[in-house]
Amino acid sequence: MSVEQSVISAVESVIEPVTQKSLAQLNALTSVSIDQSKASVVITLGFVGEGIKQALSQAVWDKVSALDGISEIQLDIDTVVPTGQHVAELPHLAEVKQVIAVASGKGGVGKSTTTANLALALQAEGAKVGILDADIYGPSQPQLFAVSDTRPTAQSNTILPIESNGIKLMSMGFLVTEKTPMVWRGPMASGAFMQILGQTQWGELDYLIVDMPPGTGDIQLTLSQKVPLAGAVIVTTPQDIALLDAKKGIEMFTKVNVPILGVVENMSTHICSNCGHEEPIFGVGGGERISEQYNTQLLGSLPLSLSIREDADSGKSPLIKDVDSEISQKYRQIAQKASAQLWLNTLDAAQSPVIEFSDD
Ligand SMILES: Nc1ncnc2c1ncn2[C@@H]1O[C@H](COP(=O)(O)OP(=O)(O)OP(=O)(O)O)[C@@H](O)[C@H]1O
Repeated sequence: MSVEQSVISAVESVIEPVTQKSLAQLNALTSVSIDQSKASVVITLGFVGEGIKQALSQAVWDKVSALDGISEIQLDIDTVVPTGQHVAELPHLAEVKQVIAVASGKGGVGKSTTTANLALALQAEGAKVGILDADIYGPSQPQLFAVSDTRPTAQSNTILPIESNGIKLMSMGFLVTEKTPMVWRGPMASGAFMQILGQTQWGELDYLIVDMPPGTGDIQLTLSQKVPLAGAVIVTTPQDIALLDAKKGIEMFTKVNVPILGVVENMSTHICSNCGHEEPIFGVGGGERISEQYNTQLLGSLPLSLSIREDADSGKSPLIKDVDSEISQKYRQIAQKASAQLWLNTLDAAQSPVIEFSDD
């Protein structure tokens, strides 16, 4: 075997830490070249994983440096988020690569807080991100990003999203004021939503996250059919009643062929701010159980934490304060897993056999 071939098989045998698949399975090795005893290697990942690059580099280094004839390695790890399918009638989404829904069957489980923190976590992992707040019953993204008093500007026939902490933001909340909330009827709500989605100049984004209205009624079904969703993240709390509604959410997306990227279990345990005692007041293992039942994954669990609530209320996500804090790391792992799942889905789709029927 030539030195080049042995470097290729060493690199391809490395296991990528988020997907737990080899670089060969992920088809992630882009190039290898050898100049005397120096190997130059380029790996291309299809998800944002700034936080795992060091571990991946180390794993490549461990394998390649063990080979005879190699004393130096130049390693580049690139990210190219694959582009999902889009509907042609939405030209302003042309530069948006993936649209992800964040949904919950039940209200009040922390879907909007998770959306905001997931967006900021994807950004911390290296992505360009936007949020479309479609929660007609209680649009809370303006508050979560402390831009409630701001209004987006119109430019010819389009709307420029508000930008806060690097995230492009549009919300149904910008159409109403706190003093004059609007009571949306189904068709009116989905009409206004499609107008916002279609007329906002999103520009280049890796991920556009849609904060869906809670529930699984007609409005939610219409939105999940009309938006070119690449996948959905389901947020739930661990108690039975919320899990029951989360299942309805999973089933709704499955019905309209939107893949579930995974489940986020929010408020999974309570940590006492005084003594640090941890207690699973809403039960144990609920998120894990429905993930198994529906053949998806638990993306992560967040504790019921005073700081998450206070940060949400004051428009300062933990990821705005410190991208490396313990809570931020939990959201970043969720972001890595969800974006990696989108990549795996794209790889699977590319590898599926195409069955052609001939006329004769
Ligand atoms: N992990 C958590 N720990 C403590 N408080 C939380 C946590 N997640 C969310 N909250 C708080 O719970 C409340 C509801 O959260 P949020 O608005 O995100 O829920 P939601 O599911 O989007 O609600 P809605 O159904 O109204 O859209 C907020 O006050 C938020 O700050």
